[in-house]
Amino acid sequence: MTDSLSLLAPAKLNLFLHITGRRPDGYHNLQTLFQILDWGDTLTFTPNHSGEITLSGSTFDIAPENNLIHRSAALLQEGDLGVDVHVSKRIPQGGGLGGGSSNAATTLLALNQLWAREQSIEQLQQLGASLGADVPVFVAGHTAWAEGVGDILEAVQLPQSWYVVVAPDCHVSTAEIFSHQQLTRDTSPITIAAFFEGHSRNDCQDLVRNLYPEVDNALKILEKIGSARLTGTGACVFARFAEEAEAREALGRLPTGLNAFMATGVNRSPTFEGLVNN
Ligand SMILES: C[C@@](CO)(OP(=O)(O)O)[C@H](O)COP(=O)(O)OP(=O)(O)OC[C@H]1O[C@@H](n2ccc(N)nc2=O)[C@H](O)[C@@H]1O
Ligand SMILES: Nc1ncnc2c1ncn2[C@@H]1O[C@H](COP(=O)(O)OP(=O)(O)O)[C@@H](O)[C@H]1O
Repeated sequence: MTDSLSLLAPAKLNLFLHITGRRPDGYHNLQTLFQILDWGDTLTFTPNHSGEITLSGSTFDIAPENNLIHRSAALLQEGDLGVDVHVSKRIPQGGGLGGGSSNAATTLLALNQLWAREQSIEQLQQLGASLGADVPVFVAGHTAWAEGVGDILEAVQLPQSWYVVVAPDCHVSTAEIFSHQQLTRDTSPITIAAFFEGHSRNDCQDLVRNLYPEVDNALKILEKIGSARLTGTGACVFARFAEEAEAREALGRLPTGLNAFMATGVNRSPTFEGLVNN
């Protein structure tokens, strides 16, 4: 049991985000379209029989036991199964790109294989949902339309797209935005067809840009080169392009010093390219 497995834990964008209501437990009902990207963190898993879960590489300042990689590994662990996970981070933290959730999902998928735990995708989604609202979509591994609290998923095929993403130098707390008095919480549900006709927005965007000048600034810069929008509760903002060359040219026109990157939208998560039963 010494072979290592390296997997890409991709980022996602919320192409739109409508908040359609608030549930009695305080969580919000949403409609969103999760676009998975061919860009993200790389996690390398080396299993062992020490019974220990260790993390190395870029782990931010998160205490190991709070790291979602550690927490998801612990959910699958039994007996003397152990693993060292090496983390190579690219996804900014608290950026609305789902980095933590994607790391958790990739860990569940990797260890299910390496530790021969034989859990179904549905079982892994259930385990993952206890760690974060966006874990199930990364476990399913499809670009998806989501409803409920983001747990009712329907795979969607999107036309090939390229995205320019700007990461402002700030973290937005999802809990802060969802508990804010000024958040729009009563958007009427739309159909998938209405989204494709252009009837969508991000209900958090006005509030987040008011609270975080860095986000407002990033949106203003990106609005000059395309149709700019916030992903999730932020802080990252993105613009979509139908041609790779257009996106590349737009990226090149951004002011220097801005933390920005370009990524391809994919219908299937790149994590699965490295798994046996994909
Ligand atoms: C809204 C999204 C869209 O992708 O925002 P981002 O976090 O990606 O920006 C996500 O579903 C977020 O997922 P995640 O960041 O995992 O949220 P969680 O840790 O489960 O929840 C953080 C807090 O946000 C609030 N919350 C979250 C999801 C939801 N549907 N309703 C809520 O009210 C709750 O107060 C919760 O305590
Ligand atoms: N392996 C991890 N990678 C990124 N964030 C993590 C990880 N483990 C725990 N977290 C925590 O998860 C939270 C959400 O991070 P992330 O998923 O990147 O942002 P968002 O929810 O905005 O998309 C952060 O507060 C971060 O501290």
